Amino acid sequence: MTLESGRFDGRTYIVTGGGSGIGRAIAQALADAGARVAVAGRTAERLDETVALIEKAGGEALAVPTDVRDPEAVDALVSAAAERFGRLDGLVNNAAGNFVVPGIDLSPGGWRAVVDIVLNGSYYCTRAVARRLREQGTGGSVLSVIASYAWHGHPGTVHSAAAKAGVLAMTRTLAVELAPLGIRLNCIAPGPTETAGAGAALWATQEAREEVLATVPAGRFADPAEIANASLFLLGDGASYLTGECLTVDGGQWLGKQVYGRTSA
Ligand SMILES: CCCCC/C=C/C(=O)SCCNC(=O)CCNC(=O)[C@H](O)C(C)(C)COP(=O)(O)OP(=O)(O)OC[C@H]1O[C@@H](n2cnc3c(N)ncnc32)[C@H](O)[C@@H]1OP(=O)(O)O
Ligand SMILES: NC(=O)C1=CN([C@@H]2O[C@H](COP(=O)(O)OP(=O)(O)OC[C@H]3O[C@@H](n4cnc5c(N)ncnc54)[C@H](OP(=O)(O)O)[C@@H]3O)[C@@H](O)[C@H]2O)C=CC1
Repeated sequence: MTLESGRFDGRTYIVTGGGSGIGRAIAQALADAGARVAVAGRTAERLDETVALIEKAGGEALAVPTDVRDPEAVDALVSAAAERFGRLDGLVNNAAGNFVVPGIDLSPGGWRAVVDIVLNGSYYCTRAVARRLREQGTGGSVLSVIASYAWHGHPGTVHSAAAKAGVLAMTRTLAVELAPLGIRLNCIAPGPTETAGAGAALWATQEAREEVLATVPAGRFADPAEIANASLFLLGDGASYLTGECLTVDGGQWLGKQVYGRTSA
């Protein structure tokens, strides 16, 4: 199952939140396509597991424990990846935090935690990687994992919706600024995807899972590999003239609001 993503032989990508879920699936897919991958996140053991999976499959990977909220740690991550693999070709901003709480009850600390990880972390990583690419004089590509509530909003996740909207605006802005350097930036907006992190944060009970499923016209959760497959298309040469865009991969969820009750087949 591949889109027109091409091979990634000899290229190097950083994947934040690469120790679990969608980030791990993207890291594995990149490695399967020939890339070297540096995975970053706060929990070293999870990153080590991703590296072990990639190496077992014959790929090359590096674990760099990093909190993306710390700009100095992010600079060190970029240096570590470039030093180990000799060059950089891109970045996947995938790290995130989330929990459901009415905005009126959210504490300043809760707002800051999510906005710092999702928006500030994505900016620090993008800035550090773009500087490295400019230094190399090579161009490259950045993919940020957002969610469709970046544009339609979503009650219960005001911190995440606002932060993802910020990442979309960052992507569109920097796509224009960095195009002359050959750096492309795009977003992907997955629909509900079967991962332990999202399950715990957003649909922890069977009832909540069923409520979510009822909103998806395709009638199922995405597999992380389906998000990874579309991510490789956006990162790779098949998308060489595509920048500042967002690809929604959600089984029709956000378009599927039905005013007259269920009218689907
Ligand atoms: C179509 C479907 C769309 C879905 C789109 C998006 C999905 C996802 O993003 S799934 C990703 C889910 N994965 C995770 O959330 C994993 C990482 N998460 C975390 O690490 C934590 O949940 C974190 C975001 C809270 C950050 O951890 P940490 O920095 O350790 O933060 P603290 O535990 O110290 O808490 C900081 C701050 O946040 C308040 N808080 C934490 N949890 C909740 C909660 N469930 N409800 C309300 N408030 C919460 C906590 O109280 C702290 O605030 P202060 O007390 O004001 O300091
Ligand atoms: N699953 C879904 O239904 C959807 C997911 N998404 C997006 O997909 C992406 C992946 O989510 P998913 O795989 O489901 O969830 P996970 O919880 O598995 O992934 C989140 C990752 O982010 C890492 N992370 C969290 N905070 C930090 C931090 N401060 N610094 C570095 N890394 C951090 C976590 O690792 P650690 O805790 O070890 O740091 C974890 O590996 C996220 O951007 C999410 O918003 C979007 C739409 C739907």
